[in-house]
Amino acid sequence: MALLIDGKRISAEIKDELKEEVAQLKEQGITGALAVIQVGNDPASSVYVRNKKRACEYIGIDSLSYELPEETSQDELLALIDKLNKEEHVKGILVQLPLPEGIDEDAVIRAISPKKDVDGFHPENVGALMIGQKGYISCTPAGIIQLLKRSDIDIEGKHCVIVGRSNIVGKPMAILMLRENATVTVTHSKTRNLKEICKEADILIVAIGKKEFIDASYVKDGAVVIDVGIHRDENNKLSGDVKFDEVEQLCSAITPVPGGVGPMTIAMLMNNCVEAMRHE
Ligand SMILES: Nc1nc2c(c(=O)[nH]1)N[C@@H](CN(C=O)c1ccc(C(=O)N[C@@H](CCC(=O)O)C(=O)O)cc1)CN2
Repeated sequence: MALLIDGKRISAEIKDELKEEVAQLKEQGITGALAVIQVGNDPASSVYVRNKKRACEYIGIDSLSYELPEETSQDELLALIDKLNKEEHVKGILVQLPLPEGIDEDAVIRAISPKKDVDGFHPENVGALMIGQKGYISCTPAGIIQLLKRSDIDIEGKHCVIVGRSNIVGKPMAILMLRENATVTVTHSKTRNLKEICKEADILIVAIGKKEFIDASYVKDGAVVIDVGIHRDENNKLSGDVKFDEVEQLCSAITPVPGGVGPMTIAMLMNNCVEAMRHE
């Protein structure tokens, strides 16, 4: 039987640790707020934003919510970010992605002060990660490292194959796995012999954005499989990029969807917010 890597439990454990730390910081007079900006009303984004605000409340960080209409201009959004960059009590700023068409995501990310970029998307933080310096790390890949470590899964010396090369998951994931001394292969939609490469993975991390794309024929016996995908069907049922029922039969450990990687994204966001408070 494959080990079910329980992201819900591990994220709750991390949030409990952070709650204690926030209480200690408060005793030293250190407080802070996370500013959460959503433009438009994409239903999935609204769920994630609500969960981020709930997590702030749980661990004891203030949250400031900015729900802007779909037709908000890039200049208006940049002006709000500029204002929040200057507000002392605001320790973290995040703009929920994706943004409506017509707003340049890169320009928005660059406008957030790197010191308040708790998503870890700013080029300064991405660059720091590349060269092993301090900075905020993108929450989903950081969460996957925690899932592996807290499930006692060894990374060092393992062949890790990552399917997907996004700036938010695939690329930072590769750097983090290298940092843990894995041997890393990054694959993508144009990779030849994808199946053969995936079959060589000791740890297979799938973030390709295609519903149930990875079936048992892509997975080596005993591999660890991490599914980053989230797809919602017409009945609101969630599934991932991996055919869970097939793959769990032959792998040694697997993340479910829901309840695997997703909750870790929010736990690691909270971790970055607490780090921002510590840097007072
Ligand atoms: N500014 C950001 N935008 C986006 C990020 C991000 O890290 N920062 N990542 C994703 C969405 N995301 C966080 O914002 C996110 C995705 C999924 C989950 C999660 O808990 N999923 C649950 C299912 C929840 C549901 O849909 O009912 C699970 O997998 O169990 C949290 C956060 C893109 N945008």
